[in-house]
Amino acid sequence: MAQIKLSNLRHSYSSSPAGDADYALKKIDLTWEDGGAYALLGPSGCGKSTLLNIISGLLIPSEGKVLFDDQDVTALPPARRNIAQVFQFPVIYDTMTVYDNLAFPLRNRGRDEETVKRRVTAIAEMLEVTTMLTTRAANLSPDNKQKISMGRGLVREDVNVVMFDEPLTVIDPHLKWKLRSKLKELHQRVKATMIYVTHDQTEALTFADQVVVMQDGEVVQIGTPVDLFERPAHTFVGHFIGSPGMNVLPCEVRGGAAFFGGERIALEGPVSGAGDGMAEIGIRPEFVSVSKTGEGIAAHIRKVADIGRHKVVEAIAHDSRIHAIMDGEAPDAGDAVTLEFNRSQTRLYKDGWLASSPEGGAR
Ligand SMILES: Nc1ncnc2c1ncn2[C@@H]1O[C@H](COP(=O)(O)OP(=O)(O)OP(=O)(O)O)[C@@H](O)[C@H]1O
Repeated sequence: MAQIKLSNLRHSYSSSPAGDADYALKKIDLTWEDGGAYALLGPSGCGKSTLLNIISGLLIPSEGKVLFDDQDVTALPPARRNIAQVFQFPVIYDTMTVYDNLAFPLRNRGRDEETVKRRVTAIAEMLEVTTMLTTRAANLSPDNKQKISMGRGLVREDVNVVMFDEPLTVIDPHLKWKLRSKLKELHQRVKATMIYVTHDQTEALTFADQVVVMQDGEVVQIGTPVDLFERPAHTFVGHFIGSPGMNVLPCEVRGGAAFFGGERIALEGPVSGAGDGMAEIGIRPEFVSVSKTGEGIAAHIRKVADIGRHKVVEAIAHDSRIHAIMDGEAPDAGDAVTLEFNRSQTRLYKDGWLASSPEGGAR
């Protein structure tokens, strides 16, 4: 396994890029530590596949370098990078048994049959497919086929990185959670550097210790699932992660204080990155309290959705929509209410970027 470093990377599919808009990857500096479980998360078109193809060697970046353990591999073809990839659709040989499918990447590299047996047995046990080893792959269900495909990616001990590209796309929704948690468990046992590419926040947050969030060819935040939830560095991350995402409300900053519809809103701490002028307040629905009698911002309820464990309330205040998540009894549509924001979770954003610090010290 290896540390993978992307240094000053840019990529344009155009032969004569004029400006930033012509770059699928704008400027990426990123280190994937040896043995880490990473997710690369972002909406369609943000550049995830481009980045993956640069790591695997299918694409040579327009600018910058790819380093595996400090060795420059930017110009090396895929076959010389020693990478395992698991794709959206299972890549297995239908006519072979499960055992032979799992053995294939090892035999292909001339491993002796004793090693093949040891690795195949271990991986089959981890994936809970031992009873299927003599079954022909053609007879497997789609999720078992994808499991074997994953096993083929994990069976070699000498790869630099295992990359998963939306591996659960073809899996039935009710089986997805099983494979998701299986993958996490596999990482803990195999300890390989793994990069999991997805546009699905649940998959990313379940699998990864560190999530790299991309938007429009740039990395907007790298952090643990908790970091991304608690302290989004950009309003995009706040929106993209969470259900519903973070509320982003227009505000005016005057003398270090934030005003929403003319009302002063207490922020987590000092404003660190914005002068006077228009900015945005970010507050997650989990930290908005709704009350019929309390203090706070006057609002009215537009909708209440019961989503099982809790209710999602949609309120309108100063012409802005604000979501709140509530347990227990919720008001009804049309009710007049007041909203309070948990101060320590109320952040300021300027031009999309976090511009407030917690009380008692910047983070
Ligand atoms: N071969 C190509 N030629 C020209 N432009 C491309 C090519 N491949 C991708 N792009 C463009 O580069 C940008 C990034 O695309 P990319 O496929 O890397 O995003 P993605 O995040 O992987 O999206 P998806 O999840 O839909 O695969 C997009 O604007 C896309 O249109």
